[in-house]
Amino acid sequence: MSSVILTRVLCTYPSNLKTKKPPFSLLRTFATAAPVGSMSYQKELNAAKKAASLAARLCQKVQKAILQSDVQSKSDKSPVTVADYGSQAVVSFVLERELPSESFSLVAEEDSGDLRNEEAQETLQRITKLVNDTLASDNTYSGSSLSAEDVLAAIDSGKSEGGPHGRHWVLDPIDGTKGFLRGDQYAVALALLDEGKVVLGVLACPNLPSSHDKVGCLFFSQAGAGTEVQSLDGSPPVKVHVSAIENPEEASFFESFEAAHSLHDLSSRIANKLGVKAPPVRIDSQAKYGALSRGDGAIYLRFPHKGYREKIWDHAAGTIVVTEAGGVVTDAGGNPLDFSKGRYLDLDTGIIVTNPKLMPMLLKAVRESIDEKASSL
Ligand SMILES: Nc1ncnc2c1ncn2[C@@H]1O[C@H](COP(=O)(O)O)[C@@H](O)[C@H]1OP(=O)(O)O
Ligand SMILES: [Mg+2]
Ligand SMILES: [Mg+2]
Ligand SMILES: [Mg+2]
Repeated sequence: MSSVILTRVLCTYPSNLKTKKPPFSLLRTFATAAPVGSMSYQKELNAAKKAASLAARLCQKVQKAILQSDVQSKSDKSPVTVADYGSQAVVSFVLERELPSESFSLVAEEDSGDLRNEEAQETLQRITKLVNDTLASDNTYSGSSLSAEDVLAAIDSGKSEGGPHGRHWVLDPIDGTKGFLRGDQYAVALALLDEGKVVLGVLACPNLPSSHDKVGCLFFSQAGAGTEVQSLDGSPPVKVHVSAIENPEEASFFESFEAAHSLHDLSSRIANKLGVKAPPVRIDSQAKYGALSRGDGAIYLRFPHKGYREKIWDHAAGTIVVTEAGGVVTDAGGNPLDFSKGRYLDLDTGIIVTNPKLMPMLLKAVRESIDEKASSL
């Protein structure tokens, strides 16, 4: 990582959280045991970890050397980069290669539409090179070389609609593209749905400080087996747990860095009502779920502007990472998130995340604050 980016990362990840005694010291080391009394997805989890780690490697390379021509604008005005496409192609390739005997369905954010235009051919060549260089950096795939057409096809295997039946992978190849472009936080977020439920999740957060003064975390969870984190360069995993704070005055809360993504005035109203003393910690992407799963903060509040529809890939991996670490994720009405409805989440305004002790107080404060805001308009 360039020193410029590293400095910015450490600046934007609050020093009180960075230097706080890491929760790692409290935690027991990794056990590979399958979840008791439930199905094991160990093979799928291993494939997902490998896919997300390799995709993160591609993203890190691009973030160090992002070019003007690497960034395009999507029809909803959000940015997309060569790394978003490259990451999606790598994950799709690795999952299919590692799990050849399973039927493959992938619900992912990007599609190849814009890359098939005449003027995008140079960009497509750059993505193809990035994908091949990344695969070549892993011994298992050193013989694989994808053509531009293979890359387009790998991206487009993410067009599945998901739903309540069967197995579907859910991918955000870069969550927090705006953070990625700023040199800040972002995540590669990958989850597996089985019969409409999230059964495993992996969050690669290349700019999130990990233990032992390293940067880059890989969080992973399997239903019933807890959440673990290891550094992206492969240090041994440790179990994590959400904050046990019961007094909201001692809690700190996460929200989006981008004011366009979440109503900061509503979160501050809620925080005031709860008596939260610390200022909000604003970071991009599902890295917030990862940080919360290891107790860096106690609450995550997300209230998109009216009309915004939440997508399943923005919350599937983060949700299991937090719930398996002992946390609770609901919409503003207190309902669990339902990932079985296709590409979108169908929910009551907002998403809130905390530990089970704080949740009743938080829900009450959320309800009151929403009502107050509505009556003041
Ligand atoms: N107008 C918007 N409102 C809310 N979220 C958005 C909006 N536009 C994009 N997003 C998505 O919200 C998430 C970022 O949230 P955060 O603010 O917590 O980083 C990303 O998944 C981002 O997509 P993307 O995956 O393209 O970055
Ligand atoms: Mg996007
Ligand atoms: Mg996203
Ligand atoms: Mg994205």
